[in-house]
Amino acid sequence: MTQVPSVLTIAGTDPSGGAGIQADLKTFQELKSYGMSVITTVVAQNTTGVQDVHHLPIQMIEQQLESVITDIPVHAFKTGMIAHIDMMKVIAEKIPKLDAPYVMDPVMVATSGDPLIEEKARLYLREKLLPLTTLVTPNIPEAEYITGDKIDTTDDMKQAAEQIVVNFGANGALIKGGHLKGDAVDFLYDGTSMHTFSSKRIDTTNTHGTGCTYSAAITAYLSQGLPLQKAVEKAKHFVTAAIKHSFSIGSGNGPTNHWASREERVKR
Ligand SMILES: Nc1ncnc2c1ncn2[C@@H]1O[C@H](COP(=O)(O)OP(=O)(O)OP(=O)(O)O)[C@@H](O)[C@H]1O
Ligand SMILES: Cc1ncc(COP(=O)(O)O)c(N)n1
Repeated sequence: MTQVPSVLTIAGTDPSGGAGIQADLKTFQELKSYGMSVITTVVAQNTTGVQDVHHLPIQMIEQQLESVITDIPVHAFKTGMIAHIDMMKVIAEKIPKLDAPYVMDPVMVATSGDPLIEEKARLYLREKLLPLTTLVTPNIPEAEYITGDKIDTTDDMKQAAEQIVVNFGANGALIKGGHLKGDAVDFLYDGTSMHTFSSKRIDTTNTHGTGCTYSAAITAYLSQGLPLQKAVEKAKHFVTAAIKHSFSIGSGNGPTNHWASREERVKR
């Protein structure tokens, strides 16, 4: 009998397949962890933006979590879009039961600019959920929201990473530089030291779901027992290859390619 690490995502959906639960499950599968999902919100969206949302009832989110937790071990988990404070509260209650590394992608706004969570939920995320995380992976606008400080330079990014750990209680913070100019540089502060992950910027607008894919890859590697720094290093290679081989489909920001990175991974 084969034993595989099992990994859970708690997030919203994307019927166009580039972001949210769909991107997470594709990533888990590609990286050979057993993928499971709890849906918070059904989102009608595509490469051009968000057309509609349908939030699931709180008790349904709670029941999905219970159904997974009471049956299958969870070796690592991530959260993505959690639109309402009440959803966050039930998830926060279950986190101690999961007893596994927790990666939070603090999803607030889609690449298209559409807001994905309410203001009260942002505050709860910052005050209550952040201290429960093994790693939080904000992009620049999300890190600016969390710290309240503007980020214009790589020094500002490093400062934000440190602040999110020291002042806001996350165990680790990875600030993603996709929104700055120049190379795509991310900084990880793990509570002790700062680590840099850098790649050449790829000239593309196909970036729908890059944040989801990156955090899902980190979660998959953590479920396999890799230490944090190594998990981020390998996930950075994965997301870079997925952007490099991304699909020009749809009329907006196209999605990344989860499987074309196989060849690149084999080469290393
Ligand atoms: N054009 C690019 N070329 C190479 N790497 C990129 C590019 N854009 C983003 N990245 C990298 O992709 C990862 C995701 O970063 P980004 O800052 O785009 O996150 P995000 O804003 O949460 O993503 P999303 O677009 O899903 O909202 C990071 O490692 C970042 O450095
Ligand atoms: C359900 C869901 N979760 C997260 C994102 C963010 O991804 P992106 O910023 O790449 O659109 C999204 N669009 N939809």
